[in-house]
Amino acid sequence: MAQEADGIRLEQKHGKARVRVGRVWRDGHDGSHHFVEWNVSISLLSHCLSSYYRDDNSDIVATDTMKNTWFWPIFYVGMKVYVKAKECEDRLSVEEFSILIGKHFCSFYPQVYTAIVNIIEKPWERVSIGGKPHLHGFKLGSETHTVEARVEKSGALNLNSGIAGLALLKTTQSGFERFVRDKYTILPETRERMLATEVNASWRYSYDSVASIPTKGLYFSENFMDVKKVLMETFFGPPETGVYSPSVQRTLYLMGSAVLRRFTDVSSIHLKMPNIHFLPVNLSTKENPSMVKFKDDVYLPTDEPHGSIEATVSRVTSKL
Ligand SMILES: O=c1[nH]c(=O)c2[nH]c(=O)[nH]c2[nH]1
Repeated sequence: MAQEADGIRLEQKHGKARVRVGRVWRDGHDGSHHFVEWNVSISLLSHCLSSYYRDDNSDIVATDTMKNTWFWPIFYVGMKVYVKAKECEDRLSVEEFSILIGKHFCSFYPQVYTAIVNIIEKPWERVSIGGKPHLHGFKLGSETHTVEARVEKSGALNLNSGIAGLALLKTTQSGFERFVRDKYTILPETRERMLATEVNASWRYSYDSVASIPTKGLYFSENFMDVKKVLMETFFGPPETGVYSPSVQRTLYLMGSAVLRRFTDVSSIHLKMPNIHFLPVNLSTKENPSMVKFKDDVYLPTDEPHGSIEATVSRVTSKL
C-alpha cells in the first residue's frame, strides 16, 4: 500500500532474509525421523511512516525480532510462533508453515497489515541402505521446493508454490523445424536432437483466505510431489516410447496445461525452461576428414549461452 505525505509517495517494506532453520520430527511408532531444512525470508508491510519521515522508530518491528520470533530452539518470552509450531505434533508442509508465520506477524503487531513469507526448502531425501528406507539418514537431492505466502491482516491469502532447479534431459524425441529463416539463420532443421532444460516453475493456488486452505495434513507437500510428477511425465512421455517434442515452447505449454487440468486448485503456473544446448561434435583434419563424424553420439555440453523460454499458463475464468 502506498502512503503519501508532503506531496511525496512512499512504498516501503522491511524484513529479514535468509534465516535458516532445521526441524526434526521423531515418529513414536516406528522410530523414524522426519527432517526439513528451511531458509525463510520475511517482509512486513506496515504503517511505520514515522521512521521514514522523522527520526522516530517507535513503529518498527526490528528485523532481528522477526528472526527470534520463531527461531529454534527458543525459550524467551513472546516467541509465540515457535510455541505454536512446537504445539503442532504433526509434521506440517512448508506452505502451512509460511502461512502460520504470516498470520503471526499480521495479528501480533498492530501496525503490520501484510506479511510476505518466502521459504526455500532444501531437498533432503531419506536414504535407502540395502534397499530399506533408513529411519534417520538423509541425503541432499537436487531440486528445491519454494513457497511465497502473502498474508493480509484481514485473512486474505495469496499462495504460490514452486520448484527450482529441476534439470531434465532426453537424448531423442525432440526436434525443431519450420522456424523463420532469414539471412542470419544458420541453424539446420532437425527431427533428432538432445533436449535439456532446468525447469523453474511457480504455481498459484486458488485459496484466497487462510481459512479456506485444505486441512488435510501435508496436503501441499503431497501436491508438490504430484505436480513434479506431472511435469516430468509430460516432458518425458511413456518410458518405452517417449513423446516427440517439436519445440521447448510446445513442451512447456503441455506441461503447464497438464498441471492445470490435473490440479483444480491451481489457477496458474509460470514455467521457465531454458533450452540448454548440447552441440554436435564434428572433427576433421585434412588427412582424416571424418575423424569424429557426428552420428547423434558425441556432444559438447554447454551452459551458456542458452535459449530462454518462459510463459505463464492460466485458467480462463468465466466472467458470468
Ligand atoms: O525448441 C526450441 N525453441 C526455440 O525457440 C529455439 N530457438 C533455437 O535456436 N532452437 C530452439 N529450440
